[in-house]
Parts: sequence; structure tokens; C-alpha cells
Amino acid sequence: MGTLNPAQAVTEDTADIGVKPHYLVVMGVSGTGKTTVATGVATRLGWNFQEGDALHPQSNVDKMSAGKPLTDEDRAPWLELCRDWLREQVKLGKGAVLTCSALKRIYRDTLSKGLPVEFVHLQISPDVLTERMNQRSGHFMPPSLLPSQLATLEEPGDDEPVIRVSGEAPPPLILEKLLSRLRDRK
Ligand SMILES: Nc1ncnc2c1ncn2[C@@H]1O[C@H](COP(=O)(O)OP(=O)(O)OP(=O)(O)O)[C@@H](O)[C@H]1O
Ligand SMILES: O=C(O)[C@H](O)[C@@H](O)[C@H](O)[C@H](O)CO
Repeated sequence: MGTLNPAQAVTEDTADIGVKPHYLVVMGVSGTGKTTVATGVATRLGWNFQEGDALHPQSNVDKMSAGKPLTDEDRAPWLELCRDWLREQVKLGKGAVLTCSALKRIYRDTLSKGLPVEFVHLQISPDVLTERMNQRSGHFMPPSLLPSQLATLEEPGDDEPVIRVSGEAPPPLILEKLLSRLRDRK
């Protein structure tokens, strides 16, 4: 849940010129800046936005809040809801962005099967992540779950529909970089 607003720092003249609708899943482990970047993209381009964390069953939120990592079984119903949302957005046809950790390849395959979904992987070092998680307050995810998040992450392969962006720059710069990558992607 980012407090920074990258969209504010983007000037009018860099606008959304040349960005056609995409269906993005901003992925990565907890604290990478998914919400910050995804809300920036959605605000800038007028696309629909869904916070993936809001689709978790309460049992998953309770489990993570108690410092216990989710299993494949825990994540399955959540991924289905994420996929339902993406499917609906593709039907609407105006572009959309979802935050979802999508840590394993099989999760990404579930989300994108038969849909024109692309993943935005925010890459960030464990040290920066730890610092961010420790500084963040008011979020259910405890920093103690970071090692299991990192151990579970399967980096997207070159055969996957992925846009890799460094998540370490200030949010406005990440947003500019991503918009430029989207403009280049037809
Ligand atoms: N590029 C950035 N530089 C510095 N701080 C950032 C950056 N992006 C996000 N942050 C801060 O790091 C914290 C995590 O960001 P955010 O909530 O967007 O991550 P997230 O990946 O959505 O996390 P989660 O999956 O746990 O909800 C927040 O306090 C946010 O303000
Ligand atoms: O797959 C998972 O383990 C979960 O989705 C987590 O990644 C959290 O939902 C999220 O990142 C909140 O911090």
C-alpha cells in the first residue's frame, strides 16, 4: 500500500501517447512496490486497477498476519479471483493493471492462460526490500515473511510475457521507464 504517488511527478507532455491497452500484472515479492507502481500506471493511463491483496480470502490474510507463509492450496482460490478480474478486463478492452505477487511460474501460467496478460517484474535487492518492509507500517504482511517470499519466487523466464524493470529507483522514474517500455511494445 504505497504512500508515494508516482503519477504526480509525471508531466502532462510525457502523457500516455502511444500506449495501447495492456493487461498488466505487477508482480514480485512483498514490498517491491507493486501497489505504488500499479496505481501510478492506472492513474496515468486511466486504466482500471485492482489491488490483488484485496482479493485474498480472510483466512489467507489471517495466516500471513500470523507470520505463516501461504501454500499452493491457500493461493489457488485467490489466483482464480485474480484471473476472473483479468478476464473481465480483457472483455472491457481499455487496459488494466493488477497487483499480484505471482511468485511461481505455475501461478503466472494460471493467470495468463488464454489471456493477453503481461507481467511487470519489479526487481529489487533483498537489502532494499528488508529496509522498506521494516519502515512500512499499517500493512498485514510482517517483514519476517520476506525470506519465504524470496525463496518461493521463481524469476520469470525469457519465454514468459515479462517486462523487467528495476524497482529501486524513485517511483516517478520507475513509472517513466515502464511507460516507455509499454510504448515500445506493440
Ligand atoms: N521505488 C520506491 N522507492 C522507495 N520506496 C518505495 C518505492 N516503491 C514503494 N516504496 C515504499 O515501499 C513500501 C512497499 O511498497 P508497496 O506497498 O507499493 O509494495 P507492494 O509490493 O505492493 O507490497 P505488498 O505486496 O506487501 O502489498 C511502501 O512503504 C512504499 O511507500
Ligand atoms: O503469494 C503470497 O505469498 C502473497 O500474495 C503475498 O505476496 C502478499 O499477498 C503480498 O505480497 C502482501 O504483502
